[in-house]
Amino acid sequence: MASSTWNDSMGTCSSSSSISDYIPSVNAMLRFSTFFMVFGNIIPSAIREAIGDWLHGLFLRIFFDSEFTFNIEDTWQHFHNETYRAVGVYLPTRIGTSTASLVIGHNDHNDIMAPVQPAIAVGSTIVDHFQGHRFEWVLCEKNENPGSFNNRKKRWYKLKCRKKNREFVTETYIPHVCRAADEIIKERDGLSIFTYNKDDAYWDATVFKHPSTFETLAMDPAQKQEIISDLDLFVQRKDFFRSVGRAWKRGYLLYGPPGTGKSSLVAAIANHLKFNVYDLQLQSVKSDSDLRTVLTATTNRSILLLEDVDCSSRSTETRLSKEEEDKHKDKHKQRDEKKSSINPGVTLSGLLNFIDGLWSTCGDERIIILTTNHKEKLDPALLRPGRMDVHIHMGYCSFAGFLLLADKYLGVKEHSLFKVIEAWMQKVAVTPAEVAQQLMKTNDAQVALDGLVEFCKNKEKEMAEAAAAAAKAPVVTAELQAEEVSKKSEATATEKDISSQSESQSGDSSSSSDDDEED
Ligand SMILES: Nc1ncnc2c1ncn2[C@@H]1O[C@H](COP(=O)(O)OP(=O)(O)OP(=O)(O)O)[C@@H](O)[C@H]1O
Repeated sequence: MASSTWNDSMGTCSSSSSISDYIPSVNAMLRFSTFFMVFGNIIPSAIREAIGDWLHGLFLRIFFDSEFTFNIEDTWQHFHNETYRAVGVYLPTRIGTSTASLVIGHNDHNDIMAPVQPAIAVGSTIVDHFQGHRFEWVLCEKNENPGSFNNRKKRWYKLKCRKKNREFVTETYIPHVCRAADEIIKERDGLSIFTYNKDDAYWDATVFKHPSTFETLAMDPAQKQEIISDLDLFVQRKDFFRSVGRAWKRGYLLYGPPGTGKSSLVAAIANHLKFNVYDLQLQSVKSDSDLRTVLTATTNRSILLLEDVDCSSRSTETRLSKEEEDKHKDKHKQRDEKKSSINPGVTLSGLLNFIDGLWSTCGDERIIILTTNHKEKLDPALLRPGRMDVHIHMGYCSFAGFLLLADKYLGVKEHSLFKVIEAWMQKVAVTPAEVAQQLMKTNDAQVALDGLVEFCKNKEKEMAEAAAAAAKAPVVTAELQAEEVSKKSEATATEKDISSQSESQSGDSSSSSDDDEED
């Protein structure tokens, strides 16, 4: 006797049934197959395919215990699962008649009319045929800790195949899925910028469409060319990095006053290399171990950007005043141990360990960029050779920079006021952002350039007033003098720590774009 019970009209049943139990169903199937063969030619192919899939599943369920299920979860050993990501990229290209629902949308915040993209809906089935085999995928979801505060939803793809195809899946089909996903990602013309969402512990992506390129960037032409060559060399040297046993990564430190184009340079680098950008606010990371998880979840061919690193560093605060030193007395031990805090949760050593340790061993073609307005406030540990390979100083606007901006903003290559402006550029410190702001006020070149001259005059006045105010500085008390002396001795100790700033990609010592420090 059969111990199974029929559950529904599809004929699903528990496994311990004898074949005689299914004879009526088999007869029905044969009758249906005959009907199918006779009317096959007049049934649209989409319906035929759907019926074929259904019959195939039914047949397997009835006669063989032959199904095998692979689960591809969104995390793998506490990190984001790259196979899961590959499946998510690949499957939307395999949507067929067996798929009953789809998710669509886009995250191009610059263009509401951008074409929608398909994604897999939770619970919907996608059937893929590859080299004569049939694979059935379903995206599943469940609450990891129902009822708790942290109710992160766990997702995974369920892949069903014939049991005998298990090896084929791991050795041929999944590599095919990953290869196809890789191709799709490379061919996508758009870049993404990711920001870390600490509530969901996930990188949120949005379309990256920053107009800044090396052509629009006002900076010293030689310095610009040096950076472009460095980047181009970096991406070509996969084999070189492997042969010398170094991680295929490059670190850049951009420093200079606000408005000199540090963020614009990051965008220009991303556009030049076609690398995605991971923009990390260190404040949003809770601890060193969190930092490791967050950073290892970034993908290859990407830029990790940490902006204004000096503002995140508590070691900066501790140098500010004696009072603040006292306030942080209890943290001295930590400082001595080179654990100066980047934020309440992340320590400097946590960041450095990642840059030198884990960072070196995970991922390929990675660029890490730190930006700061105050290089002198950075912990010397961040500046040591081998940490940031290239230090790039972003300075005030040069006349060459102005010429580029005038051309881009006003379309003028020559003008009677250029000589006057050249003189002003040498006299006053104006940032490219300030020049750009003046030039974009109007389309009329004469009015815009007049405005810039006026701006420079005012700036000179401001500078003179500031100098006069500084000259009237209050009398320095003995206490303040002592504090100044102690600060200076600390600064001297710091300078000793900084030897050569740059390191060529070959490992030889060579000059970087560094070191005419002014800010
Ligand atoms: N070197 C430059 N070339 C062209 N445009 C520039 C340059 N520097 C600044 N700008 C203009 O000024 C704006 C602000 O510059 P940006 O944000 O890149 O400066 P920043 O150095 O990163 O400033 P902050 O330190 O305040 O973040 C840019 O959007 C751009 O329009």
